[in-house]
This record gives sequence, structure tokens and C-alpha cells, in this order.
Amino acid sequence: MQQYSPYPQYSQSLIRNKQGRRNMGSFFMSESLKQDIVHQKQLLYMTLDPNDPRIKNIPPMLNKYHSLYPLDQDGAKENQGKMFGYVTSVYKAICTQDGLPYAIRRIEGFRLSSEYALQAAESWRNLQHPNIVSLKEIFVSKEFGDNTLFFTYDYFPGSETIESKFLSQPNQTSFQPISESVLWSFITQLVSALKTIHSLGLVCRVIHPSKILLTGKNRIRLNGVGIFDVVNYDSPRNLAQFQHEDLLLLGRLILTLACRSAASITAQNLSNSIEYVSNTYSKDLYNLIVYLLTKPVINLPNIDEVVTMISGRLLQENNYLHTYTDDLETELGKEYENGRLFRLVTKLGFINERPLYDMDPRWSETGDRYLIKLFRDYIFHQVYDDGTPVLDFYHVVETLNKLDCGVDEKILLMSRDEQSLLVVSYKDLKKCIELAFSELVSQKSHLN
Ligand SMILES: Nc1ncnc2c1ncn2[C@@H]1O[C@H](COP(=O)(O)OP(=O)(O)OP(=O)(O)O)[C@@H](O)[C@H]1O
Repeated sequence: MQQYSPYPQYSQSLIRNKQGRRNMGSFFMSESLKQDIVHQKQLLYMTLDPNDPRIKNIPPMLNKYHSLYPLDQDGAKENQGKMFGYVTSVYKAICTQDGLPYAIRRIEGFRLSSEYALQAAESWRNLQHPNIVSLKEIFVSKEFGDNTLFFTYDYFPGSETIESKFLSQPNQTSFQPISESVLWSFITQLVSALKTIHSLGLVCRVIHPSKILLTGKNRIRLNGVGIFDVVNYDSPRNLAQFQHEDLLLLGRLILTLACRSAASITAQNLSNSIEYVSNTYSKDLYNLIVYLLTKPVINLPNIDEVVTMISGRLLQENNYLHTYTDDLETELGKEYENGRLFRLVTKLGFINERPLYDMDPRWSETGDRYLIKLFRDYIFHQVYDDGTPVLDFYHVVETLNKLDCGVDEKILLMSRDEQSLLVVSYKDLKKCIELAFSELVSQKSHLN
């Protein structure tokens, strides 16, 4: 059964521009998506330069991790300790067991009083949620000179905290409010994470701009989960009250983002900030903030009530996500075509020009394999009348697609000395290439 169309799906857009070149972009994923992925790949395995002065403070190995790379912004130390009551620092490091990068947070100066404290965070290790940075493990190590506690999380290359993205405005004149649709997207993601957390009988407590990572386009994840459970292990715990505090923190966060100012939630600014929201954003957003920040008279509000309040917005987010998935699938489709052609080119690479075949009569000018050689020239080595090389990707893609499908269409292959011509169909070429490749595979299995 023929699986593929002989023509790439993107051929419609391969119209030549004014310079006569075809639009190459349509072969590959969009430039912005590509840039994002390339940037993330570069960051994944970035290591410290041996001349970097920070290297002298970093051990070569920490537990089973190596190649530690500090992720904290330079000069960000003045606010340190505000979140967990301890100074923390974050490193990217590679795990020796699986070779993958992780983000490791060091809690400086914390002394673990009881092993039970570590178990308090155990539930977080089993929690997977698209808007929560997963906690992988907790360990104690002396590698930094003192006995400190470390939390290992999934690493998201190129991510940024909401605080640094939206709340550090060096230039007040460039102030731009965050659009309401983006705010609702953030709210629905956080509410979804909180719903899962509260349903498991856990408390989040890290709903703070410095602990929310922007890991993709409008994609946010709660970071640093589980740390409070260990660090405050000895403190008395009232679940309902703590869960309600999560909602208060959520209200404060939304207000902070809507005003794009960390000072918007101070006692003296609060009423002005809420007034600003009511003048700038919809009634729904205003109502939600007021609901979250108002001290309840009788019953504590809970996350289920918040989910009900924002249900209309959840549908919008759902629509947005489906549209985004469609876009990504289109991009994936292009790369699928490219992946298929890459496999074909690899096969051709394996069988062409093997020294082993130098003396093989089948690859000589009278042999049946000779046409594979000529076909390779037909795809890659054509020249214009003036001898300049033809570098037409479209020709390569179109030819390989026809070969992959084994269509009946015939082409004319010419020897390099231009003395002989061969007419052959893609179907025959495909058979010949498949045969040559399977012989190579069987030679390998004989040797094994
Ligand atoms: N899991 C992670 N993956 C990728 N980068 C991370 C991860 N966790 C933290 N980072 C990066 O490390 C840096 C420091 O994170 P951190 O949470 O310490 O923020 P902070 O603003 O320095 O907060 P604090 O004042 O509590 O130290 C941030 O730039 C953040 O983007």
C-alpha cells in the first residue's frame, strides 16, 4: 500500500520568489519555533568556562550529578531568603545515571532535624502536572563544604521567572499591561495546578512571582514545590487554612501581575491597585481578585469554587490549547516528511561509494548497480549550462519523494562523461536501492 503522496504536502507553497529561488522555509518548521528549540538545546548542556571565577565555589560532583552550572541571576542575592527563610541557589547539573540535565536547588544553612522531614515531601515526588515543575529527589550532601539540603527538579532550559519577566521594569516609560487573555491563561494554569495539589491533601505555598517559571509561550509552572514541607516540617499544620492561604497567594499574584508591580499588594496600595484593575480589566477578573483577597466571614473559600467561577475561561483556554496543538502538528508533519527523506538519504549514503564495491562489476559502468551512482548524481550533482552547481532543495525533495513511493515515472540518467544515457523508472531505482541496502544488512548480520 502506498503510504505517502509522491509530492511533499508543502509543495503548494514552493513558489519561486522574485530572485527565482524557492521559499525554503516551507520545508522546515517555523523559524521562531526552530529558534526556540535551538536555544533550548544550546542551554541544555552548557558548562562553566574553566576561567569563570564562579567555578572555584562549585564542586565537580554533587551526589550523582556533575557539570554544575549556576542558574541564579548575578546580583540577585539581595532578596535571597525571602521565600523559604533560607538563602537558596539553583544549579543545572547532569545526572550520571541517565545523562539528563536537572535543576538542583541548594538550601543553604538548613539543618535537617529528622529523616521524617524528607518523607513529608514524598507525595510531591509522585506528582506529575503540566503546570508544576516535578520534584525528583531530595538529598543531603557535604560537597559545598557544609551539610546542606538539595532538591532536584526537572530542568527547563531558557525558562524565566514571572518576576524577572514582568515585574522588573528598569524603564517605567516602557510599561505595558499584560493582556487580559494572557492573564486568564496564567490563572487557568495555576488553578488547574492548585486543584490537583489540594485534591491530594497538599498545600502549594510557592505561589509567588519568583517561583513561577515561564517555560514556553505563555506556559507557566509552579517551581520549588515540596521545599516548605521539609523546611517547615516541625510547624503546626492546619490543612484547610493553609489551602485557603494558597488562594490568598493566588489573589495577590494576579493583582501583582495585573498592576505589574510587586508593591501593588502592600496595605497602602491595595485599594488603588484594585481600582486600577476595575478600570483596566473585565468585571470577571476584578470579581475573582476581590473574591480571592476577601477574608471570609463564615466558610473558607476553596479551589472548587474558584474552578466554578472561571469555568468559561477554562473553555477558552481549552480552545487555545487545541489550536496550538493543531499548529504544532502541522510543524511536526513537515519534520515527519523530512525525517522520512533523511532515512532515505542515509540509506543512499550507506550504499554509495563504498570502497568495498570498487572492484565489484555490478557497480561498474556495465553493472546493474551503476544506475544508483548515476541517480545520486541526478539528485545532487547536476550543473547548469555554465557549469555552476544546481542547489535546488525542491528538486532533491521531489526526487526523493518519488523514489520513496516508487512511482512509475521515468527519468533520464546521464553518465559523467555524457557518453551514455539510461532511462529508468523510480520504481526500478527503488527496487535496486532496496536490494543493495538489504545485501549490506545481511553482510553485517553474517559478520555478527
Ligand atoms: N527547574 C528549573 N529549570 C530551569 N531554570 C530554573 C529552574 N528553577 C529555577 N530556574 C532558574 O534559576 C533562576 C533562579 O531561580 P529562583 O527560584 O532562585 O529565583 P529567584 O528569583 O532567584 O528567587 P529567590 O529569591 O527565592 O532565590 C531563575 O532564573 C530561574 O529561571
